Amino acid sequence: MPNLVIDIGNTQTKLAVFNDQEMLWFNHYDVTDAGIINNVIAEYHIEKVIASSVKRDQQWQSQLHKQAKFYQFNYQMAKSVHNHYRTPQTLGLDRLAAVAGAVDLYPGAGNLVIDAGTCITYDYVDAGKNYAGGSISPGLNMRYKAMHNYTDGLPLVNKNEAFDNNYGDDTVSAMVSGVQNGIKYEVEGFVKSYQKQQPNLNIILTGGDGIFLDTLLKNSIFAPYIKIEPSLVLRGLNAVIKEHND
Ligand SMILES: Nc1ncnc2c1ncn2[C@@H]1O[C@H](COP(=O)(O)OP(=O)(O)O)[C@@H](O)[C@H]1O
Ligand SMILES: CC(C)(COP(=O)(O)O)[C@@H](O)C(=O)NCCC(=O)O
Repeated sequence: MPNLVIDIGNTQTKLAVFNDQEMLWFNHYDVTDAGIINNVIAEYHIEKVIASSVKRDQQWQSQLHKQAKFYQFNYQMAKSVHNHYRTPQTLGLDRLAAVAGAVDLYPGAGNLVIDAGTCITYDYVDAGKNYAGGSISPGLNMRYKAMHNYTDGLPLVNKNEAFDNNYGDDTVSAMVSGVQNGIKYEVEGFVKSYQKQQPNLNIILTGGDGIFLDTLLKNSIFAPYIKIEPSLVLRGLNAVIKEHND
């Protein structure tokens, strides 16, 4: 029977129905709506639901109908990952799920997961499934919002076309240059540093801005190593729930 997988990020809630490895249905929402979840559970005759959240508000759970077995993802459930994070209980569950997804899709490889969502996170898991941590930096929109919110003179920019010039020649293009080139150089720097440890590194891009990040990196020397997995967190949660039968 199919399972429902829920990934609640800081910007969007993503839902997917999986039958084994196959994704039967996907959608994303600005809010977490128990009514929508109840409908999906009924329509797809869902057996198990797994939910990962980076938010504290879990109110929506009280309105769930109990037709399916419900699992709240926590750091002890990702048994395929040897988690060496010093504070595993504070590790973002989306980061852990993405690492579980990388291990499931590319076992035996060194994987660098770059999740471009509200924040950009960098998480490396080695070929022996050891995960020791990574980095968190501001996401694409957050960079524009921060410059607007913390200055008097900078407008709110929302530019999602790739900017090919190095330098801007007016306020908006200078901001776009700073944000887009800043992210590009940041990614290239992290990749270079991880490639020293693992020359055949898989670079996996995911998150709402993952495809945009891929366009920013199209001319980079790392392009041949890049894999795009828009649903890596959901796939990781699906791998976890498949193992749970208690
Ligand atoms: N339809 C969309 N709605 C909202 N954000 C979107 C959409 N498509 C792309 N994005 C981009 O994706 C980012 C959110 O990515 P996502 O991985 O869902 O974030 P999170 O996991 O932090 O909620 C937004 O900051 C935005 O830049
Ligand atoms: C770093 C994050 C804010 C990223 O969240 P996202 O951008 O995917 O919404 C989230 O994984 C989180 O709240 N982490 C907790 C701190 C940690 O990972 O150590």
